[in-house]
Amino acid sequence: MDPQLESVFDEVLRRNPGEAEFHQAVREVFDSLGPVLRKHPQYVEAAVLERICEPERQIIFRVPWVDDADRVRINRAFRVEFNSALGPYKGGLRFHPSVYQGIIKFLGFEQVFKNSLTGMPIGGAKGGSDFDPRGRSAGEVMRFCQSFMTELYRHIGQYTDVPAGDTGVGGREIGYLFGQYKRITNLYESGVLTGKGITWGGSLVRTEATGYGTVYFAEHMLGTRNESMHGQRVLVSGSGNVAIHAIAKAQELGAEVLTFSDSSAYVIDERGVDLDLLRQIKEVERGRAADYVARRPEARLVEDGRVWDVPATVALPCATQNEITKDDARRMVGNGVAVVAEGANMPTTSEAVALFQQAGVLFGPGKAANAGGVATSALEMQQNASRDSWSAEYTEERLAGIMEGIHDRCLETADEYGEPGNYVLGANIAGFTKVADAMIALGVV
Ligand SMILES: NC(=O)C1=CN([C@@H]2O[C@H](COP(=O)(O)OP(=O)(O)OC[C@H]3O[C@@H](n4cnc5c(N)ncnc54)[C@H](O)[C@@H]3O)[C@@H](O)[C@H]2O)C=CC1
Ligand SMILES: O=C(O)CCC(=O)C(=O)O
Repeated sequence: MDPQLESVFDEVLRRNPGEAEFHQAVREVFDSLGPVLRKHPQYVEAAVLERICEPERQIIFRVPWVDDADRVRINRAFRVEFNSALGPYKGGLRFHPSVYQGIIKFLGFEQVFKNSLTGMPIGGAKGGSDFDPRGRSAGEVMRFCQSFMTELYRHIGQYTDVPAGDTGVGGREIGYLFGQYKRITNLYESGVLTGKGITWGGSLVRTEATGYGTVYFAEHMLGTRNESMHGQRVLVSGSGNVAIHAIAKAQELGAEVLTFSDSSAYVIDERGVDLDLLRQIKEVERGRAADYVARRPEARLVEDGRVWDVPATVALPCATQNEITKDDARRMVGNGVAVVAEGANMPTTSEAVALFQQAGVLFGPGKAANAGGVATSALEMQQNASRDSWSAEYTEERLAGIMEGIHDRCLETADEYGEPGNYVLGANIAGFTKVADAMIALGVV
């Protein structure tokens, strides 16, 4: 790392102890920025690096709620409003027991650059809670969401901060959150949350957008080698919102999707994942991977292995952070993986990214490859602002155009900085410079 960046990074470590994921996300961006600082000394003079690593505002609050057995429960919740140079804070909410400040800060930091890459006027934020929705009744989830919003409402707004979903927060939870916001404020402020239902201010294609966008991005990556998704053997991890829609789009483009996973196991289905069955189990029954195999005996459940062991040509990690380790990456390269596009946020460890790049694997980082979700959230905000509702065809066309733009911007920037084909460098520099220029223009604020 460049010495100037190193000293700012040391300060990040000192000020944010114990937040390993946040450190990792900052290091990955800083590793790309050396040549930018040499070309643009104004970023150093204006202390942009120091400022960009320090969230503008961090909110931590208690969420008390009552479970079905009448027991009082307490969770901790966060909203990290990281950077608003380009627009109102924007980013999802994650409900998962692993959530703590370091996870939300890593996600918020990534979101700043991702949102910048989309070309839309949105700043970066993230929030969530250590609430575990697994095994909770719909009533419990609703009471939790209502209590969560009873504090969050005072910090958000269509011109301030616009949350959305992420792991553990889908359409059902956004509904409960929006209902409580509306009740407390007496405002039908559609633009305060995205990922809403279609009949109450949501956008067509938002649910599908992250997974679809990731596959569009992979298709463009393959295009640089005169290939396409058609006929590729594809590994997908996860079986949530992003994974399901990545599988759908990959299959639509003629790929063979061989796997999916959840935190209990992975499934290999050599005949191609049966998407209708998967959706029934995950979206309707909220079941586990084993339930799929029970109804599709030709598929195999693997409880003690890695989804990345399966020979394939394209990998779409869509579950969670750091799910591809260096050992996984080595096996994937050996097994023929030539393209990796991250549907999840930071699913690949830094060592694994380096290994892929050294091996000539095309590697699309999440802040570029999965930006279709938040980009379509920004399209939802546009529709809300104009009280309009667009067709699925038009919205998907916009999404496809945005993904192509992000892909091309990454490659052009990588070329400009002398590292052709390096999507990581291209995404980091293109995302950073736009935010940095806006921060300088806005003065020391
Ligand atoms: N929902 C969205 O629009 C966006 C989501 N993302 C990222 O995509 C990833 C997945 O998010 P969603 O699909 O929305 O969440 P989700 O809650 O719908 O699904 C998460 C999936 O990951 C699986 N999972 C979690 N931990 C796992 C583990 N240790 N091993 C295997 N599987 C595991 C869960 O079983 C579930 O299938 C996250 O990293 C999220 O930050 C990124 C951009 C936008
Ligand atoms: O749609 C949004 O605002 C948030 C999406 C998100 O959380 C992400 O891109 O990781």
